[in-house]
Amino acid sequence: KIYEDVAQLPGLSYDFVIVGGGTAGNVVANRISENPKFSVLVLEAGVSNEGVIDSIVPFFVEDLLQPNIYEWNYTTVPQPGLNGRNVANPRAHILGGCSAHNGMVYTRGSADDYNRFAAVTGDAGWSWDRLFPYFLKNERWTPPVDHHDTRGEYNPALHSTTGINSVSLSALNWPIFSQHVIETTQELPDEWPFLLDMNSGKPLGLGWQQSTIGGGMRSTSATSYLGPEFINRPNLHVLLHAQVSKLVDPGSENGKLTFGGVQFAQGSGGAFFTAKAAKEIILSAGSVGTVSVLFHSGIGDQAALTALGIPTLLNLPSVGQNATDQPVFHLGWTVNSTQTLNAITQNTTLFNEDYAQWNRSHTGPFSAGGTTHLAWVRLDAQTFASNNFTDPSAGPNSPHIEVSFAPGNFVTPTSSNSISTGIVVLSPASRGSVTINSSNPFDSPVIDVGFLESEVDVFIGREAIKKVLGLFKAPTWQDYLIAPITDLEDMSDDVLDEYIRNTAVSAFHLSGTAAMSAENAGYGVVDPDLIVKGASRLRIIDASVFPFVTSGHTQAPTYVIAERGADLVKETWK
Ligand SMILES: Cc1cc2nc3c(=O)[nH]c(=O)nc-3n(C[C@H](O)[C@H](O)[C@H](O)COP(=O)(O)OP(=O)(O)OC[C@H]3O[C@@H](n4cnc5c(N)ncnc54)[C@H](O)[C@@H]3O)c2cc1C
Repeated sequence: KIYEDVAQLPGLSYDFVIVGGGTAGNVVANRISENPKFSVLVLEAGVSNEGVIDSIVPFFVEDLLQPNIYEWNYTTVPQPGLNGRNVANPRAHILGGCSAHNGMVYTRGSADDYNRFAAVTGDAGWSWDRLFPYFLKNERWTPPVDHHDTRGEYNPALHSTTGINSVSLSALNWPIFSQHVIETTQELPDEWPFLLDMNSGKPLGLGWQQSTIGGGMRSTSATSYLGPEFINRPNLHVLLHAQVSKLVDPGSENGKLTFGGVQFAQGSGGAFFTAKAAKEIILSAGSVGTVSVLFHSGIGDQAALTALGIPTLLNLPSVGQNATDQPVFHLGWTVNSTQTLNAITQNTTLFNEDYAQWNRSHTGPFSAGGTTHLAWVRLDAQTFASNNFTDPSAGPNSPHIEVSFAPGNFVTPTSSNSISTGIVVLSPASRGSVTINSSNPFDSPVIDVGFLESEVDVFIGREAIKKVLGLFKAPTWQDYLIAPITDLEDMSDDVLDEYIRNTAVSAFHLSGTAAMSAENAGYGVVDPDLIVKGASRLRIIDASVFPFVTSGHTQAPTYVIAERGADLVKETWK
């Protein structure tokens, strides 16, 4: 059951307390509460997702990104690599976490990504082959809302129709644009080969986007893992508006630090309560929230904690380090077509018609987000070697660059019909940190994503621009494109670099701030079984444990880490 007020909670003693009802937290809550003997409490700082129309209608995703109550409204510190700009780093403040406000893109990443997880942790359980069944446990493949023939748009052998969270191809909302994108793969098959399915473990090529959408509505960890068939379990309680400030009641078990519970308040300045956890506390508060709770509980770099007057219970200098996010920047063109997103957003009549269609049948343009296709590009090894760079990717089947295609322009305001591509540097070498500068747990942490501090990241971005400019030279685009919004044709490398540094923003894939490492590694925050190093009965299950960001979007990897993480918990307490 979901509660809004602590006074309504039947009690404050549970077997498991999960901090954060986000993407990962709700998976873990669902899976642990499959055992009716385990009582589970989820404490979520944010608001209910119930009836939040911007989180239900896929097309309204952009509205969620404005500062609002569904957001923690974080911004990074000024980024030297972005010529001193600071950029928004949204994190969800709503049940379902980022799955309830993200771009819904469903990409698993490459097999190499997970094989690298396995290699650095020394645990083959994190390899692609061993995780693959968890992707299937998570995914419920769903037909697109227009029920068009999807043969040739994905590979059914890679998908599951029996998992929990809906994934689908979109309806064919933008046929003219889509035709040009697909014809590119026929006209330039060497540079831009067609890719039947980007979730095979070898994402190289250009294909149709898959999204966490079912029946024309966003599918989130709240709508799926806490769906009606689960949330009525008597042993599963969720409390909203409950921000955990710190772990409390420290103790020791076999020489390891333990905590008896967590302290939380329903809103800053409200009374504090303690929820007790007889078996485990699981931190699933995301790459920012989890780190913040650790620091305020005295787990982190001793010198930094002492400087803030926080007594250190566990000196773990890696907490908050290794923060990794992917920079994205955009290229746009005005086009000779009215079949664009701009045509809808700038025409009230059309907007109202399309919204009415969605309300009637959950079909039409509002049943999907803005992007239609994604391309995944790998630079050859020689390119890195001849420029004295080390290849930062996970392996030979991993892309360095993602190019997303949208029949609209999200970034540069233009009243004309336009299209755009988003270019993502997928495996950045740059690292940042999430730290705190106050002993008040309700103050915002300090987020530094370290964007473009490593020259190789700028180099990859620059190579990507050249490739994308080449893509739009394919014959199919010639009568369709009118002009670039910013003309980068034949520009020097310096000009391209400045374009990247002046326009890149976050792809919102912050991860790695409480990274897993091998059992005996001298760095890292959690062991391969996701238990905090030096602690007992305290686990972290969310995107903060990624040792490296995956070469794609991060929600499917987070789901899969949560599915396996839940199994690790169940294994401990079986
Ligand atoms: C705007 C945006 C767009 C994105 N688009 C995509 C996309 O299209 N595809 C994709 O694959 N990935 C996307 N991502 C990334 C992906 O959604 C995240 O990496 C992933 O969902 C993170 O999951 P998580 O469980 O680690 O954290 P979250 O889902 O953020 O969950 C953390 C939860 O903990 C709560 N919390 C935090 N602190 C506390 C506390 N102290 N006490 C109690 N509760 C707390 C938060 O409110 C939140 O609900 C996007 C992310 C963002 C922000």
